[in-house]
Amino acid sequence: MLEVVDLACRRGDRRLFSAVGFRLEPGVLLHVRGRNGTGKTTLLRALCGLFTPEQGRIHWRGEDIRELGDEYHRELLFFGHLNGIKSELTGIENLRISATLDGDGVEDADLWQALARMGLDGFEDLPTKMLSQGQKKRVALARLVVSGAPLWVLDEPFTALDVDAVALLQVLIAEHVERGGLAVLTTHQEVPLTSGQVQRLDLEFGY
Ligand SMILES: Nc1ncnc2c1ncn2[C@@H]1O[C@H](COP(=O)(O)OP(=O)(O)OP(=O)(O)O)[C@@H](O)[C@H]1O
Repeated sequence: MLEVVDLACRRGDRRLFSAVGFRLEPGVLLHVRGRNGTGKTTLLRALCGLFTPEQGRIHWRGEDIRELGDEYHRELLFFGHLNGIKSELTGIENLRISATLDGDGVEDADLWQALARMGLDGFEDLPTKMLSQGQKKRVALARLVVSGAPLWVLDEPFTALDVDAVALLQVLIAEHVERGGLAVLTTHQEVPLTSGQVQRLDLEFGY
């Protein structure tokens, strides 16, 4: 369970938001909404321990994430704006590295299968600099197929994806939530996210 209490974040001399709080139970997705610049990415980075909030507490399974450290990071998958793909490496090499860093003990056959599921059959062995933007994003998203992390934090995961890839990502998120995972995501697109339970958090200027 993820619990956020009275969170406030500041960038420079500007307060982005304050008094943000929520509890997220297994099998529930939180959709963080708000206009450009309201602080959605900042909030997601704070949830991952990548940005220090001005005030407030973030607890995972009842313990402060700062105290949990790597124990928390092993249970977390963060998918940020930058897809983290190394352009000199192939799709399969990229996925092998990210799965290893995520701590997922995945067989090589599963990695190939994950890329195939992402529609990258025949492209696995190409340096990713030879792939389109959408294909690179598909390589990055293959992490979700092999991830065993209970908490997914996804920042604008739908951008640059075509209609088929959007549908596939919707399925991956829905499967994760339906098997008891937690997800926090931002998206400006109007897409149904899961047939399971969805909570919404609206960030506003001057919150
Ligand atoms: N590295 C930074 N240094 C200083 N200020 C920053 C930095 N990154 C973001 N900001 C400020 O913080 C505010 C919130 O940014 P953030 O990326 O969290 O917004 P967002 O809601 O995710 O926006 P978008 O919908 O455009 O992705 C922005 O208005 C910006 O001015």
